[in-house]
This record gives sequence, C-alpha cells and structure tokens, in this order.
Amino acid sequence: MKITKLTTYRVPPRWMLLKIETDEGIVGWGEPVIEGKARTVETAVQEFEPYLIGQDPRRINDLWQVMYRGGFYRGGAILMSAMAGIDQALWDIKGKALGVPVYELLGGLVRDRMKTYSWVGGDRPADVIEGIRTLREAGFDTFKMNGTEEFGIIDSAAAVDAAVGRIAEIRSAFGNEIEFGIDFHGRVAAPMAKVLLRALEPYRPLFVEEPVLAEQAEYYPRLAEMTSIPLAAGERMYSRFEFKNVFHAGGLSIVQPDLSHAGGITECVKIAAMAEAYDIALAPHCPLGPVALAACLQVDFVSHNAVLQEQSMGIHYNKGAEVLDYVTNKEDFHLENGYIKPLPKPGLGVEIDEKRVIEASKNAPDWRNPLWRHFDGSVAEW
Ligand SMILES: O=C(O)C(=O)C[C@@H](O)[C@H](O)CO
Ligand SMILES: [Mg+2]
Repeated sequence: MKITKLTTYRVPPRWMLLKIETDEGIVGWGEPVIEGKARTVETAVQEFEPYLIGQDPRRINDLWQVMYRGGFYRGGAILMSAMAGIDQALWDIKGKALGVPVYELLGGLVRDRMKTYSWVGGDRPADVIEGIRTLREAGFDTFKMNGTEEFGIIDSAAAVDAAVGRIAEIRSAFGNEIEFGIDFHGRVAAPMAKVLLRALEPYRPLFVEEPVLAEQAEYYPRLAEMTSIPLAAGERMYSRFEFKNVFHAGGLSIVQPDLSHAGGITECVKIAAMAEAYDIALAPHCPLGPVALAACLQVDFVSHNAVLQEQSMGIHYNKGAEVLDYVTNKEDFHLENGYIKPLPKPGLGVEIDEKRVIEASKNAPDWRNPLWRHFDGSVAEW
C-alpha cells in the first residue's frame, strides 16, 4: 500500500482536518492543528508531504521517526501538531486496512467506558452554576472551568476572593455531588499560584490545570509540596522528551497531552506508559474536533492510568461548528452519563462527512485567541 495524496481542510470553528489517500482506496483522517496557527501547521504538513508520498502508510513507527528525526530540527507546537495529525491518519488507515479499531492494534481494551468532562463558564468564568445545572441534566457530573480572568503577577485580595468565591459557590450549590477541575490556563504566575492554591484547598477541586505556564514547570514540585490539590498540565508540552523532565522532577498528578499537539497516537501512548510508571494519571487534552477526540479515546481505552477525557461539546470556542457536525456516525460518540463507549468501527472509529468538510472549508475562519491586556496596558496571559 502506498500514500498517494494529503489534503488539508481548515474548517470552523478553528480546526483543521487532514485526509490521507492511498493507492488501495483506503483513506485516513487526522486533525493536525494548533489553535490560532492552523495555516502554519498546514504548511508544516505540506512540507512533510514530499517524503510521505509513495511511502507505505502501515509503517507508522518508521514514518514517525523520519518526520521527527529526519529534519534535524524537531519538537515544538507546530511540527509536533503536524506530525500528530499525520500519525492519527496513518493509524486510521492501518485499522481500516486490518478491519479493526486502533485500540485492538494497541493490545485491546483496558476498560468498557471512558469518563469525560465538560467545560462550563467560558473565557471569563461566568454563569458556572447555571452551566453545571444544565449539563448535569445531560448526565455529566464532572466539569472544568477557567479559574480567573486576567491575573497579575502579584494581584489583589479582591482578585483572589473573586476567583475563590466562584468555586465556593459551586461547592455550596452542589456539595460533593459533582467534581470540577480549575484551569488556571497559564494566567497565574508562580507567586500567585501559591496564594490561590492555598485559598482553594477547602473546596477540594479535582485538579488545578496549568497552575503556572509550561515554561515554569520547575514550580510544579514546589507547588505540589504546598497543596493537596492534584496539579495537572500537558496541553503545551509536545513530546515524551518534554514530559520526561516533568516526570523526573515530580509535582504533576495528572498529565494532559493533546493528541493533536503531542505527536499523535504513537507518541501519546508512550507518554501514557511513562506516566503510569510514575503513578501519574492520564487525562488527554481535547478542546478540538471529532478526529482529535477519537484519537484520544483510542489511547484512553488502552491506558490503565487514563482517568478523564476532555471533550469540547458546548465549549465556548465552538462558534460556527460543533464536534459532531462533520461526523456521519454521530451515535458512535455515544455519551451516557458522561461516559463514552469504545468506538467500534475500524481505524479511529469516526466517519468524516467529507462533503460537509469541503463545504465548511470554503469559509474557514482564521481563528485567533483574544489578546488580553492588564489595566496598565501590559499584555495579560489569556
Ligand atoms: O481545553 C483546555 O484545557 C484549554 O486550556 C483550552 C485551550 O487549550 C484553547 O484550546 C487554546 O486555544
Ligand atoms: Mg487547559
């Protein structure tokens, strides 16, 4: 079997889908994208294409190593996201060629269903109680929200009280009937992370995500020393070589590699296994589309330490399209009480409605995240 063509489709809300065709008519789909840099990742995919055309798509490991090592420079958000989408499509092809879901190729199921969580509250956390109430009716009991708005390197008691007050409200409204993660989203600098974590302790969030920016990873063990709240990170880490340093230094209880940013299924199953060796839980990051979610689930269903799966249905970024809009077999992402069953179809288990994708790609937005500034005019982490 040989790869004959790669086609990228940038589509609303901010995703990019990749179709890889072969000379045997089997097609694989991937979702290579960095939110806000879709065109850059598209170019990176196109730069891999000349090597990939004519290659056997079933030699996933070799193609991965060539893409990673063959160009001298390696790693980082753009290249690893381009590789991630290509890798996902190759696994899709291999599973379809053998007539089995990818999880069968990775040793089979370790669980019968995977727990997911839903976002509430938006960029500036608001109406969280209402959002939780609505999603609880849909059967969810685990949620994630942003912890703060703009937050200064050193900020006020009022800003801390606003952040903590929202969380206190949740616990008083729902008690321990629900769980929630708080995403600091890298908005909180190390000095204030300590202050916020201490103030949040009584409300026992399930985890705090990106307690500091990924480039401040040396604070993870120090913060972990001063809080019982499990710390989570990973969406801005792009290979097992980055995760290695964090595993060695300690501090994270949960890692959240993004299947569309961290080299794809081939790389993320290795990250999952490394995490298990350190007794660290896996909760793949996925604020993206259906192919990314399907790739996450393939890893979840073969990873003993997978505990939670992010899915972006209803997330505040999905303006103009939702996760299942480009999928023909919507029922395959069957959510019941917040759990998803293994996708039964060969490959990644998701059937893309290509007509819909082509149509949508005609109005692809150039999504950008907002640029936030503090009152004094300086740039604020979004
Ligand atoms: O889902 C999450 O945990 C996020 O932090 C969302 C963020 O990753 C945006 O997708 C960036 O554009
Ligand atoms: Mg996050």
